[in-house]
Amino acid sequence: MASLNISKRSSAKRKISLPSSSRKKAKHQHRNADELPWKSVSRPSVAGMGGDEGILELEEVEGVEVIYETTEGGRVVKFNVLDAPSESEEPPVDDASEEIEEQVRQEDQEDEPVIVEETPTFDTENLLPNWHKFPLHPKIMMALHEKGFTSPTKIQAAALPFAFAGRDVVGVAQTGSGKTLAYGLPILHHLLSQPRPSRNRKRPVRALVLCPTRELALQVSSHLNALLTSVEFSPNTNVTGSGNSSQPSTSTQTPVPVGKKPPPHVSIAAIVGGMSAQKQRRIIDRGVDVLVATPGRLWDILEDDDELAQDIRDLKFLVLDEADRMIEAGHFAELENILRLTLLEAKDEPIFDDNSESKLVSQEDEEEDSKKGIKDGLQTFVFSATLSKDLQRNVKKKFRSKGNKKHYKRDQQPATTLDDLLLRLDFRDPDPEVIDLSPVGGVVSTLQEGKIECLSGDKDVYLYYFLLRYPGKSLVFLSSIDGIRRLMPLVELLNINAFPLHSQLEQRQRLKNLDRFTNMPNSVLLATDIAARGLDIPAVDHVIHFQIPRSADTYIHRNGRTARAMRKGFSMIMVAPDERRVVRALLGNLGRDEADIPEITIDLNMLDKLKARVQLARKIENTQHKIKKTNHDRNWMRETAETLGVDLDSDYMSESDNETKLSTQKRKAKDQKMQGMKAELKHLLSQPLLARGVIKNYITSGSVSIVDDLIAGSLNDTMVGMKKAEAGSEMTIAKKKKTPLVVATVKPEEFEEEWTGIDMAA
Ligand SMILES: Nc1ncnc2c1ncn2[C@@H]1O[C@H](COP(=O)(O)OP(=O)(O)OP(=O)(O)O)[C@@H](O)[C@H]1O
Repeated sequence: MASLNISKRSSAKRKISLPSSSRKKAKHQHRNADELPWKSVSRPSVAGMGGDEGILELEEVEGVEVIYETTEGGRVVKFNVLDAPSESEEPPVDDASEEIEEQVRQEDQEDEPVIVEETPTFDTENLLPNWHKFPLHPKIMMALHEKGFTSPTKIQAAALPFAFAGRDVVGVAQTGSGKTLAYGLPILHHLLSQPRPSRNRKRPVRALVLCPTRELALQVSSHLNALLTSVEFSPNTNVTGSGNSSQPSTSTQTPVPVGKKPPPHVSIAAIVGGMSAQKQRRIIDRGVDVLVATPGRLWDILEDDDELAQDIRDLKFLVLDEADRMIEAGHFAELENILRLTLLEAKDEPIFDDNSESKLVSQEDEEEDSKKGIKDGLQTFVFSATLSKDLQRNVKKKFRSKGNKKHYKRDQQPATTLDDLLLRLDFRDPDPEVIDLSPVGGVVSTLQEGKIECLSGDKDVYLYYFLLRYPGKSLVFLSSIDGIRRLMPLVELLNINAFPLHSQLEQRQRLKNLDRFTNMPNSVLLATDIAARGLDIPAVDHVIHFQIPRSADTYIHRNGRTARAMRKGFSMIMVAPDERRVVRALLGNLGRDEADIPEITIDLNMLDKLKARVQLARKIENTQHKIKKTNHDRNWMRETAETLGVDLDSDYMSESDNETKLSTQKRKAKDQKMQGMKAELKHLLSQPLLARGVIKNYITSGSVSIVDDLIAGSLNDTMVGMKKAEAGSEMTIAKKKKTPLVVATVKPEEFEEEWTGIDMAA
C-alpha cells in the first residue's frame, strides 16, 4: 500500500469545512497511520500522476487531524480521528475554530490535487475585430464567434467598458438589442477568469439576475448557458492556430477530483415559480454561480436558507432585468426583501424609516464609511427598454458624488414605484453610469407599425383576415385571460394553429405552448402581457395588439417581441372607436401622433367571405359554451350537496329530473344542430376564398387572370387571386388631422429603403 500524503493532510481540513449539520465531533483517538480508516481511490490521470511512477494503489482518509508532538525521543506524528456527531448535535463555533477553519481552508487550497487547465487562445484581432478592444475571456470570444455574433450591439458596446471598469450601469436600449449579454458577458468573463471551482466545496452564488416573469428567467439562464456550453469542455481548443491570445490571461489552476469529469467552470440555474421547489432547492444546495430568478420563488427559498441569504449579501453582481416590469408583476414586497439583503450598510433596517434624524446621509457618515473601508465590490446592473428620463435622473440624484459632496436625503419622496425600487438599490458606485439608447418614440428602426380601426365586435374577423392575408408567426396580445379563453376556441374552429399563454396555465403547459409556437412557422400565440417583456422568440413576424396595451411602455415591450436583432417586424394595433382616446394618449406619451400609424388596407370583399366563417364559428362556440356551463352548474349543485351530506330539495330534484328528461331531448336536438353547424363550417373552410373577379373553375376566364401568378407561385395560399404580400405592404397612409384619408398602396421596396437597421458598430 502506498499512502498519499496530500490526502492525509487534506482530510484534516474536511472536518472543518463540512456543513454545520454534518460537522464531525472532535472525539480524539490517537492512532498510528495504518490504523486509520483508509479508502481506496482511483488513480488520477492528471497532474503528473498518470504514469505508474511506482504507485500501485492510492488511498485517502477523511476526518483525520494530523498532530505533531515534540517528545523526548524527537517529534512524533499522531492522528486524531474525528467522529460524526448525531444530527441534533451542533459543534460549538467559537472564534478559535473559525480561525482554524480559515487556516485549513487555505491549506485545502494548497493541498488539493490540481491540474493546470490551459486557457485557450483565440485570434480575436482577425476573427472578431469588432470585439477585439473588449478584454473578454477567450472562451467567450470563441462562443461569440461560434454563434456568429461578429460585433457587439450598441448597448453592449456602450455598457461593457463601464462594466469592466467595475462601474454600476443602468442601461436603457430598445427591445431585442442584446441587453442580456450586455450584463451577461461581464459576469461570465469574471467567473471564467476564476479557477474552475472544486467539486469538494460548494460554490457560492456570485451573481443574481432578477427577472419579472418565469419565462424570461428561464430564457436568460438558457441564453447564458448556451453561450458557455459550446466551449465549456474544450479548454485546450486553439481556434486560430496563430496563437494570438485575445488577452493576456493566465492559466487557471483547476482542481479536478480524482477519476471524475471536471465540474462546470460556471454553473447557471433558474429558480422560478411553478416548478418543483424541492428540486430547485437541491440545485442551489449543489452550488450555483449565477442564479437567475423571479423574486417570488427566490424569496420563498431564502426564507428558509440562511446560507443562500448570506450568498446574496456577498454577491459580486446584482442584475435587475426589465426592472420596471418587476414592480408591475406584483413582486414588489419580495423584491424589496431580497434587495434589502444586498444593502451595504444597515442590512436589516428599512431604507426609509420614520426617524428624520437618520434621513439625511451626511458628509460625516460618508467619510465614516470610507474610513471603515466599506467597499465590497458588488456591481449592480439595471436594464430595461423603458426607463423614463425622470427615473434615470433620479438614479443619478440619489448618489452623492464624493467629489461634489452632494447629499441625498433619504426622505426624498420617490415619484413612482419604480423610482422607489431604484432608490432602494444600494449602488456601490457613487455615480452609476446611465446609458440611454432608447429610440425616439420607442420604435425600433426595423419595426413597421399599422392599425385597423373597427368595432370591438368585428375584431375577430379582422384578426382572421390579417392571419390569412399575412401568414407567418403572429403573437396576439390580449389584456385579459378571459379574452384569450373566448378567442382561443374560435380560432381553433377556424383551423388556425393557435396556442394560449397566460398566468393561469400550469408552468409546464406555458413552456410547452411557447415551444410549439417557437417551432411552428405559421402559428399564433394568444398571450397576455406575461409574454410582453424580454421573451426572445425567434422570428416572430407580427405582433398584434388585439386589446390595446395598458401603457406606452407595454406597447413598446409588446412590439419588442418582433423586429429583434436587426430583423424586420410588423406590429398592428386594433382600435375600437371607444379605444381611440386611450390610444391617442398612449402615443402622446411617446411623443407621437395617432396619424403616425398608417391603416392596413383591407379587401372588403374578402372580409365579407371571412365574416360568414367567423359568425358560424362564433355560433358553434357559444352553443358549446352554453352546454358546458349548464352541465357544469348541474354537476356542481349535485357534487356540493354530496360533499356537504345534504339532500337536495325534492322539488329541485323532480324539477331537475324533469329538466334532465327535457334536456336529454333538448340536448339531442342541440347536438344535431351542433353537428349541422360544424359540417357547415367544415364545408365553408374547404371552399377556396376567391378574390373579386376570379372564377374558380375557369382560372383564365374571370375578369382577373391568375394563371401567371399561379405559375410563378406568387399567390396567397388561402385567398385565391390575391398575391402574396408581407404585412405592411398594403397600407393606407393617413394625413394628419382633419384631412380626409388618402388611400395609397405602398410597395414593399419603398419601406425596405427606409429600414435602416440597427447600426451595430461600436
Ligand atoms: N452581439 C450580437 N450580435 C448578434 N446577435 C446578438 C448579439 N447579442 C445578442 N444577440 C441576439 O439578439 C437577440 C436579442 O437579444 P436580447 O434578448 O438580449 O435582447 P434584449 O435587449 O434583452 O430584448 P428585450 O428588451 O426584449 O428584453 C437574441 O436572440 C440574442 O441572441
